[in-house]
Amino acid sequence: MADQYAQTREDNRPAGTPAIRWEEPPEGPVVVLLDQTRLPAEEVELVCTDAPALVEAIRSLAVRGAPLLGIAGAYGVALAAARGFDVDDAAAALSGARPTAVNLSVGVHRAQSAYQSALAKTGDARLAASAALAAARQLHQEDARASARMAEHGLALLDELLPGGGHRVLTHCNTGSLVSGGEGTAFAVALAAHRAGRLRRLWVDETRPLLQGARLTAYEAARNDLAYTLLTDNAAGSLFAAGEVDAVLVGADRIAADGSVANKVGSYPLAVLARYHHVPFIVVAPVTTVDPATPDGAAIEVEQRPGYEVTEFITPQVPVTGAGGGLPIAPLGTQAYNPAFDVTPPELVTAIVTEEGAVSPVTAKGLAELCGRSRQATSG
Ligand SMILES: CSC[C@H]1O[C@H](OP(=O)(O)O)[C@H](O)[C@@H]1O
Repeated sequence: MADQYAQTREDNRPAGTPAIRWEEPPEGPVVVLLDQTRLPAEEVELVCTDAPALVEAIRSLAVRGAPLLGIAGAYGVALAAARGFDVDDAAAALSGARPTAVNLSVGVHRAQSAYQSALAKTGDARLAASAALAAARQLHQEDARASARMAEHGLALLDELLPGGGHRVLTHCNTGSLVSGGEGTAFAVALAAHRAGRLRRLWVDETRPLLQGARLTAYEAARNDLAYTLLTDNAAGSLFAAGEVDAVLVGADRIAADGSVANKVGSYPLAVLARYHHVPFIVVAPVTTVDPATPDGAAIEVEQRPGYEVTEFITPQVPVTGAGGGLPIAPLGTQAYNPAFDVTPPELVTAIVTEEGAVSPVTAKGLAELCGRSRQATSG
């Protein structure tokens, strides 16, 4: 498997560098990914030469975050087509790499359908490969535009809910440019508040066990000069109790038709705390994260990840002897419960913000109307 990682190279990543890009060097097309497992200590790029390499990168969270998974899945299909591999096999492998973020299968399907319809029309595999790449690029651009519009709608909602500015926002996991074709989802709202001079504090949950908050959100907050403070996940309750949180902003990996929200594990307890302390709990996600085919929260498949992510402290800078290559922090043989996500019921969600606007309260009807506008527009 390691062979498919053609090479990695050190980079100091200028602001605005995308977390994923397509390149066409003389030796053949590649998908270049910023390896998020190496951040924040190292900015290392992975050069993927085929779909198995992308599947591995998705499974290891080298590339992660619902919208970016969709973009990566689409580029993976385009890569298979461009290099003459079986497109349907690649699509199946990419879609199955992680189960919860619906964006992944949406992105794969977009590129695969483009390939199949172009092949049926022209009989030319090269033209079909170009169609798959065009679909991936279109999804990438759409997501960048969606990110900007979510930031606008999200900031307007914060200002409406919290008159007087100086928002103190708590966020969980990582939802910035590392999960997006643009500046992200929930983090993009915090960034917009910062640029408007209305972000007083960004409270950053470290987000055990893979520390997307401590490693990635802190990295993005620092790069954007936000006033941020890192906290352990179990310290969030005391912040609410101290009246230090004005709003919670989180992303989503899948939103069911009834408005149930699957997001990084630890999001549901934040929603309960927010409700108890009368703090808005706002979910920010593109329409591609809303899945009308999933009726409710119980129907969402929550990814269960390896126990060693809990029983070991894993960082590539300290390769140690644990099963996961980390530093064992629990006795050998300790069993661990490690769901990657949890599900928040719609009644605990103050609002869902997409590129089409906000829905509050969260109802199946309101969500369908909000998403319908966008789906009509993209279906033409
Ligand atoms: C807005 S997508 C970001 C979303 O994805 C994260 O999960 P993971 O790091 O496992 O890909 C987390 O749920 C974030 O909210």
